[in-house]
Amino acid sequence: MDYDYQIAVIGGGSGGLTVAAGAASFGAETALIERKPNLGGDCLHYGCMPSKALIQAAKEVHTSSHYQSFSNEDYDHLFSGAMERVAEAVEDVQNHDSKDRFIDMGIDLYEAEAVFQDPHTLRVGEKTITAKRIVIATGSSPFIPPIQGVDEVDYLTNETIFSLRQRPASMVVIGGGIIGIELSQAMSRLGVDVTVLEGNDTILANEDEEIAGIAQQTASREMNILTNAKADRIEKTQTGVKVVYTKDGVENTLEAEQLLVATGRKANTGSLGLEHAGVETEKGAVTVNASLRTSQNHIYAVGDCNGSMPFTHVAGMEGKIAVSNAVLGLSRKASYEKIPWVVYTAPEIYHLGLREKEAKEKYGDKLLTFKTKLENNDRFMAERNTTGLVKILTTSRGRIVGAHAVGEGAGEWMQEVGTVQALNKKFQSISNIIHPYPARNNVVSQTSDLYWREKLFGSRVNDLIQWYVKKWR
Ligand SMILES: Cc1cc2nc3c(=O)[nH]c(=O)nc-3n(C[C@H](O)[C@H](O)[C@H](O)COP(=O)(O)OP(=O)(O)OC[C@H]3O[C@@H](n4cnc5c(N)ncnc54)[C@H](O)[C@@H]3O)c2cc1C
Ligand SMILES: NC(=O)c1ccc[n+]([C@@H]2O[C@H](COP(=O)([O-])OP(=O)(O)OC[C@H]3O[C@@H](n4cnc5c(N)ncnc54)[C@H](O)[C@@H]3O)[C@@H](O)[C@H]2O)c1
Repeated sequence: MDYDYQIAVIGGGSGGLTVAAGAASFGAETALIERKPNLGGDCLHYGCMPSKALIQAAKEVHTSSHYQSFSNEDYDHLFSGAMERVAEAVEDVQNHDSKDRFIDMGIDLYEAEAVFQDPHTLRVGEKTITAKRIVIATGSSPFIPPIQGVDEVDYLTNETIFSLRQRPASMVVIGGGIIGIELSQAMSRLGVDVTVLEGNDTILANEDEEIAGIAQQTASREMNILTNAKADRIEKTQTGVKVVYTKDGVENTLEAEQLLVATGRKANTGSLGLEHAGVETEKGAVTVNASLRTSQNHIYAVGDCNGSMPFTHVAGMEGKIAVSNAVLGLSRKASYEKIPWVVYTAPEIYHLGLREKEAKEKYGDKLLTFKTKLENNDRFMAERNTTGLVKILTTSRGRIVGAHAVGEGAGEWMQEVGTVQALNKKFQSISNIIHPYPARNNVVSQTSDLYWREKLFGSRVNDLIQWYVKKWR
C-alpha cells in the first residue's frame, strides 16, 4: 500500500520535534502535526523556559533585597518587569524552534489537531493523511484533582501563570511537587505571600528523603509550607479564593488573591481517537514497550504522553530512539536508569538513580553511602552559602547507583557524577581527576576521596602500608 508519508509525527514539542528533525535528516518523507499556533510544546511555552526565566528574574530581585528594601509599589514594578522578561525569553527561543526552520528541513507541517481514523490514517483538520509509521508525541496537561468547587473558581496552572502581569498580594499553591515548589519560590521572591498545601508528609516527595528535608527547611524560610495538608474544598471570595484543607485530621481555611494548582500531569491522549487505531492506554498514558512501540507495531509514543518520566531530556532521548527504530529499522531500547534531573529551586537539587531508601532495599549491606556537607567545603564556606549536602550511593566496588545533592548550582557541578556513571566508570575514579581549586565541583572529588578512605584506612591494605613505611622507608 502507498502512504502519503513514511512517518507522521503528532505533536510539535520536545519529543515530536526531535523525531521530525531526525526523520527528515535521514531522508524520510515526514509530516509534523501541531494543534497550537507555535511549535515548541509545553517546555517552551508553559514549562522549562518560562519557569527558568522567572526563577532567574526572581533570584536577582531576591539578591537585591539583601541590599535594599522594596516597597509594595517596587514589588509591583519588579513583578511585571519579571513577567515581561519571561515573555521575551520565550520569544527568543521560539525563533529557534520556528516553523520555517522545520519546513526548510523538508517537513510538511500541518497546523491542526490530529485524530486517528484507522491505524494508518489521521484526520488533520479538513484533510486526511496516511503514514506508514506514526509517532505520538502529544505531551501532557495539568491534572486537576476533583476538589469540590475547583471548577467554580478562577485558578492558575502552569499554562496561565506566566500570563500574569500584576503581582497578586497572596497565592495558595496546591501541590508541593517540582512545579509547585519551583514556581512558589519564584513568586515569593517577587513579593507574593505564598502558602503551599502538600498532601504528602514532605514536599518534593520524589527526592531522596534527606535531600527533600533540607530543601523543605530552606524553602520554609521564604514561604509558608503546610505538609500533610490536603485541599478539600475551594470557594470564591470577593477578593480571590478560600481553600478549605485538612491538616493532620483538622479542618482549616486559607484565603488568597490567587490559586495555583500544581498537582501532577495527565497525558494528552483523550482526543486522539486511539480506539480507531487499536492503540492501548493505561491510566490515560499510551502503553509502550522498551522500543517505544505501542500495541500497534508501527505506532510509537515518546515524551510525556507515554507516562515514563516527564522531562524534556527524556522526551529528547526517546525521540532519538524512535527515529532509530521507526526510520532506520533498528530495535534500540529506552533505559531510564541513568537519567538525572534537576529541581531549579534555590538551592538546586540534583537527582540521579536510586534514593537511599530504595538503594538500601536493593543492595542491603553491600551499599556504600558517601556524604559531604557543603559546610565542610572551602568554596561554599567562602561564599557563605553552606546549606546543602552531597550524597553518593555505590556498590562495594564503587558502581554508582544513586547520586543526590542539594546546594547552590548543584544541577551543574553534580553532573560530573552522572557523566562518570554514564561512561561506566567507578565513583572513586573522580578522585584521580584534578579539579581546579576552589571550583564548586571540588565537593564531588572530596566525596569521592571518602571511598578511598573507607577502603584503605582501617583495612588490611592500610596495615600493610603502615608496616612497609615503618620497616622499609
Ligand atoms: C512548569 C513546568 C516546568 C518544567 N520544567 C522542566 C525542566 O526544567 N526540565 C525538564 O526536563 N522538564 C521540565 N518540564 C517538563 C517538560 O516540559 C515536559 O517533559 C516536556 O515538555 C515534554 O515534551 P513532549 O514533547 O512530550 O510534550 P510537549 O512539549 O507538551 O509537546 C506536545 C505537543 O503536542 C501537541 N498536541 C497534543 N495533542 C495533539 C493533537 N491531537 N494533534 C496535534 N498536536 C497535538 C501539543 O499542542 C504540544 O505542542 C516542565 C514542565 C512544566 C509544566
Ligand atoms: N525541573 C524540572 O525538570 C521540572 C520542573 C517542573 C516540572 N517537571 C516535570 O513535571 C512533573 C509534574 O510536576 P508536578 O509538580 O505537577 O507533579 P508532582 O506529581 O511531582 O507533584 C504534585 C503534588 O501535588 C500533591 N497533591 C495532589 N493533590 C493534592 C491535594 N488535593 N492537596 C494537596 N496536595 C496535593 C501531590 O501529593 C504531589 O506531591 C514533574 O514530575 C517533572 O517530571 C520537571
